[in-house]
Amino acid sequence: MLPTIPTESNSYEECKITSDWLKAHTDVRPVLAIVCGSGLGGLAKTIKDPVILKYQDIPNFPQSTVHGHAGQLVFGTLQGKQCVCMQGRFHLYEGYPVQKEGVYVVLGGPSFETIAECRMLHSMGADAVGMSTGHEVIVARHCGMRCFALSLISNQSVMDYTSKEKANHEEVLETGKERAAQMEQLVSTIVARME
Ligand SMILES: O=P(O)(O)O[C@@H]1C[C@H](O)[C@@H](CO)O1
Ligand SMILES: Nc1nc2[nH]cnc2c(=O)[nH]1
Repeated sequence: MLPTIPTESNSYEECKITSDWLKAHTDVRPVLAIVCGSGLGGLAKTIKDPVILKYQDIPNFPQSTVHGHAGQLVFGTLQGKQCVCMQGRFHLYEGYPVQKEGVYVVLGGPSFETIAECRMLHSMGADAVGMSTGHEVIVARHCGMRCFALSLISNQSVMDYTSKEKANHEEVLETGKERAAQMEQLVSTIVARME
């Protein structure tokens, strides 16, 4: 039987379960990750003190369906560096989505979009809409600064004329409060890892 292929990217919670499981199954903390293509999985055999984890045993992990792809992660040391090799990759042609990219549209604010505006933006390919980060990045880039921006998706755009929902600042603040600890953790981890 063919494995189930996810059509959507995993949520943060699902990825965390995967990551916790992996950390509990190996002490290796890779500084390098190598994806081995068809017939190139041999590199993983040169890894010292390998810890081999099969994709099928890893929670929320996709499955390799291509002949010649072993379908396992090999953690260990390569040339003295802690690394992980993917023996088997995931392809668009197997039905796996490419990394989900979204289009962030920035508007002037301070009002939220009308239903008509949300529909128009959606039909133009927008996935998220904001009124701050885009402007900030434009100014920062103009000043020559390198930028990395994170935007928390805090509320759903209302697209339905029969809906009683309305985007509002209270909901934005509420979501911000709910996710504050994760955002703080994420930002401080990024800062700690910056060269
Ligand atoms: O952090 P920002 O200011 O982008 O958060 C959003 C944009 C508006 O200021 C406000 C709308 O509720 O929240
Ligand atoms: N433009 C816009 N900015 C936001 N910031 C947070 N939520 C929203 C929203 O729904 N629209």
